Amino acid sequence: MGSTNGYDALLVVSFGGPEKPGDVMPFLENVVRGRGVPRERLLEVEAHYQGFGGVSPINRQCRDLIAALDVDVPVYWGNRNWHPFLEDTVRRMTQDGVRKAAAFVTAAYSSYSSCRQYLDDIARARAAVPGAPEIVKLRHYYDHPGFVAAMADHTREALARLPEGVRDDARLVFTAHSIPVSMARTAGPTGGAYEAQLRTAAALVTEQVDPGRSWDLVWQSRSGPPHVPWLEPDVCDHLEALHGEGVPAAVLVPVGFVSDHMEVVYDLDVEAAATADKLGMPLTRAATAGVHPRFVSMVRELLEEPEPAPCAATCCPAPVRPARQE
Ligand SMILES: CC1=C(CCC(=O)O)c2cc3nc(cc4[nH]c(cc5[nH]c(cc1n2)c(C)c5CCC(=O)O)c(CCC(=O)O)c4C)C(CCC(=O)O)=C3C
Ligand SMILES: [Fe+2]
Repeated sequence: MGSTNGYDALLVVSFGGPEKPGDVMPFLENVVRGRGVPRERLLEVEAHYQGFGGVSPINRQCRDLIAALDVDVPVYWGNRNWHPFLEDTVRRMTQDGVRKAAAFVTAAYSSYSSCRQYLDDIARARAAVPGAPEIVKLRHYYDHPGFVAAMADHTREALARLPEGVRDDARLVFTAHSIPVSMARTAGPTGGAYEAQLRTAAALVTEQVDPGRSWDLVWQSRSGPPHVPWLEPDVCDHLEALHGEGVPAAVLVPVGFVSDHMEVVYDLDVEAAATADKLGMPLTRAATAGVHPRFVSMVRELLEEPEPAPCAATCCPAPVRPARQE
């Protein structure tokens, strides 16, 4: 077995998604177990998945990324919510004699949902498998030049797809998954890291695309019960506001996601596109980082960095969920 920087394997850790109609409800039950997501919201999201034949784009994206990776160690893949489940993968790694793996998580930012929950998933999988390898989560990469270059290229392409007459005044609208305001407050070592990191990434991308161009950061894919505050404004409301201010066009840049997910292909490409259509506002969407060559080479670069310091135990704490039932 080869080795890079003391790692004898790379483990890609992702969210997971359904691959056929019958997978959708069991997948959704895994996602929301004990999390107080209302039934109506779940059925709505189920319809989004079924509208795409019960197939989420996320697994294909993981397979494509893994196929594109150029690393000197064997690559494994395990998910939080659907096959291949992390625990099954950790069992296979153990059988294969892996001693110390680096984990590349397909989420770039700090928050409970995008960082701590993956650390917990890894810890739970290791605890279930006697002799499991050490697993070191690679650092956050939202500001890595590889991620930024990929998003900048894709943003330029999306700008070029706008009609020429509105291109110069088009707004860059960066989007990320909304999270509860309480989760945003406690994200990272001192709080607020999710939003701060997203703003950093958006500024870095804009700097490469067209320094000085106006940009905004807004939110999408709100979940949870209606009385719990989540980050706002929602992308569709924001497009209406921009239109009202006379902004002639916009480019959506899903900087909060590293590949196409249902949130991107439905919430942006269907819902936000319909809003823009209704407004008569030209709108294009930048591709996600996906298998952009600079994003792919970033993974190798992360693997070759000195081993990152682990997150403090107090970083990105689990939300307190009063209505929790398990
Ligand atoms: C920050 C964040 C990311 C980005 C970081 C990362 O990538 O991990 C992310 C990614 C994703 N979220 C996904 C899917 C879902 N998220 C849900 C619900 C929730 N997301 C939350 C946050 C995030 N989610 C939160 C706070 C909830 C409320 C429930 C809870 O507190 O946990 C629900 C329940 C139904 C609903 O939407 O209400 C679904 C189905 C998929 C798969 C998509 C596909 O299949 O292509 C992906 C990649
Ligand atoms: Fe989510």
